[in-house]
Amino acid sequence: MSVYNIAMLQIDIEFGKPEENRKRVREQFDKIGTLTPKPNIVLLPELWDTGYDLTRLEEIADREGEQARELFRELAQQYEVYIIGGSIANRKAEGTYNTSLVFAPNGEVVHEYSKVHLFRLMEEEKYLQSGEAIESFTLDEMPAFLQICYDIRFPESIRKGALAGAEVLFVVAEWPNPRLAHWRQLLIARAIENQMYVVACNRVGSDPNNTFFGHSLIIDPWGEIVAEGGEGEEIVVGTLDRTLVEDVRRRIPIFADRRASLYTL
Ligand SMILES: O=C(O)CCC(=O)C(=O)O
Repeated sequence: MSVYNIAMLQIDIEFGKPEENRKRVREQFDKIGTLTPKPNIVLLPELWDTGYDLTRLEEIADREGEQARELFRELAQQYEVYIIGGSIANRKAEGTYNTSLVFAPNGEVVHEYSKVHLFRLMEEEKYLQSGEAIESFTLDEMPAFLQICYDIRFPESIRKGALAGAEVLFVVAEWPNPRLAHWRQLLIARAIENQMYVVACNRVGSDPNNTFFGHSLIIDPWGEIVAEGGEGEEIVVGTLDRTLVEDVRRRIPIFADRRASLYTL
């Protein structure tokens, strides 16, 4: 398949109320069922189950992600979509991870990634364990890569995905004010420098410490904006066409022209 229809759930999140947030996600999927064209891929934002209620994680985090696994297994099958399941507070014996799970339409998990760069401005390093691996994956037949929020400030990480052949970077985020310019410019740069689609879902609303501006984005491999959300709750939709990745990589062959031996750190 070369063309994929994407829908991003740019939602608000109830602070520290996973049950309510799961209910909200179910309601949003009712709307997914009414969209034309029918989406192939649905994205959610970062920590959509607990928000940044990090001091209560022992009480509210999802043990081994079981609740999220059950919810997305069912929704992926019901709506026959791939789900990039934002990220959840994933409680394990050694601590809690900020983990993203990707589901195929048959309900199986095809990728799992725990955020490796913990964001000090939101005290993640005090309450979360960092992941230790960054791998690319295949969605349907499309080579893909996934990062969580702060990760997009580390171009080396995303280059690893591009060198493994990724044609799309999925980003799930709770990126707050006042750094809208950073969000947009970093995402556009990642798309241009890696000649890949960037599909990035951010939340809206506020929590006790931050306000969030939405502006979920689909950016093509030439750096053009395909779709951009506003600052309120909405489903942001757009199309990804893999043939454009091939075209752009042929027009400016940066992967052939790289001189990695001169600057690989
Ligand atoms: O890097 C930033 O400015 C925002 C990062 C962030 O909010 C996060 O990683 O949760």
